[in-house]
Amino acid sequence: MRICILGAGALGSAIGGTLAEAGHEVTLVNRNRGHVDAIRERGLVLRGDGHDRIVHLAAATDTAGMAPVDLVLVLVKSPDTEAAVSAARSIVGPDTLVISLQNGVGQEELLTSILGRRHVLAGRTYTGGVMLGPGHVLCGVAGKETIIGEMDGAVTPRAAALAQALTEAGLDTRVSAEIRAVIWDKLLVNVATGALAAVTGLTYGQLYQLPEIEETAVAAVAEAMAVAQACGIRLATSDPRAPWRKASSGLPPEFKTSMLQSLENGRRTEIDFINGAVVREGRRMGVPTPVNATLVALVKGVETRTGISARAVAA
Ligand SMILES: NC(=O)C1=CN([C@@H]2O[C@H](COP(=O)(O)OP(=O)(O)OC[C@H]3O[C@@H](n4cnc5c(N)ncnc54)[C@H](OP(=O)(O)O)[C@@H]3O)[C@@H](O)[C@H]2O)C=CC1
Ligand SMILES: CC(C)(CO)C(=O)C(=O)O
Repeated sequence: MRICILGAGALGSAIGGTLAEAGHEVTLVNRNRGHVDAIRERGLVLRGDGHDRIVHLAAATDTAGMAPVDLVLVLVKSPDTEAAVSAARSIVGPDTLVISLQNGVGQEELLTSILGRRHVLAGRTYTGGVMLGPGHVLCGVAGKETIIGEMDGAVTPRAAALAQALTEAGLDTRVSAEIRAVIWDKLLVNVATGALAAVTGLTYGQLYQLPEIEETAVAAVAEAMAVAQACGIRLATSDPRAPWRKASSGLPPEFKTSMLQSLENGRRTEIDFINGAVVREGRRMGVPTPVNATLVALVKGVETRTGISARAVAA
């Protein structure tokens, strides 16, 4: 398959590198020239199980001049989705599939509004990646699940064929007929650890040592579950501690959540798409969400203190 990873940072590079290793024709697109140049010069260095390995694949700072591909995986951070996808329209041919594996809610609706419904599948992933330096990522792909599905719940041949091809290439993927529930199941995992890791600056190894953090995480997840229930979403679990446990399972102790990585890199977080989405939906359904509202306030406070919000407004 010809695959473009749109926004190949921490996770996109890990997934793109894995698919390229299996023989797919992958292009990593990332606006950061340093990352792209390093990959072009030395290859992409993937760290897994404590060892580095090199994968040679194409990299570019944008999609200009690229021919249409079979698959686009959207992996920019959520605030960048609209601009990135709008600029990449030329690589979406008549049969191109576009899937967001981003966290949070609302991505598929945005992709559909830009590209039209027939190109868009939904997806979420439990794989992980950490940017270690230009051209160098920690790869948490092996053994972690990715789930895709049609927005209307139909199990189509195109979704089944794609899941099989991705699984054969090392990205363990299955099709779900209940993709809305899949999106919320993943949202619960991010509600559990994203904001708490971001405001404390703790790696998973450190975060999971503190009972106070665990209780706050479980309270935030319980609120999100009540909101999901009010929206008629059938979640995979009714135990609010399960998403907390799932968030870190299979990832190394030095792993940092993508929200913490955003703050460390001076980038806006996805708080409005994660805990913020819980607060918005809770308000709409009349379900109180004080813990999530507090986490939103804390992350926005850090964004303001570090000047991230001001830079985003100016941009
Ligand atoms: N990291 C992880 O382990 C996981 C992440 N996710 C989700 O995956 C998504 C990506 O996360 P992550 O990989 O951590 O994020 P990163 O910030 O590491 O990667 C995104 C990259 O896209 C680049 N980018 C932004 N806009 C454009 C554009 N228009 N054209 C080209 N490149 C662009 C960014 O550049 P710049 O640096 O300049 O902003 C950045 O380098 C998020 O939605 C996240 O929630 C899901 C599961 C796990
Ligand atoms: C890796 C994982 C699943 C949990 O932290 C994640 O989605 C993130 O960090 O954003």
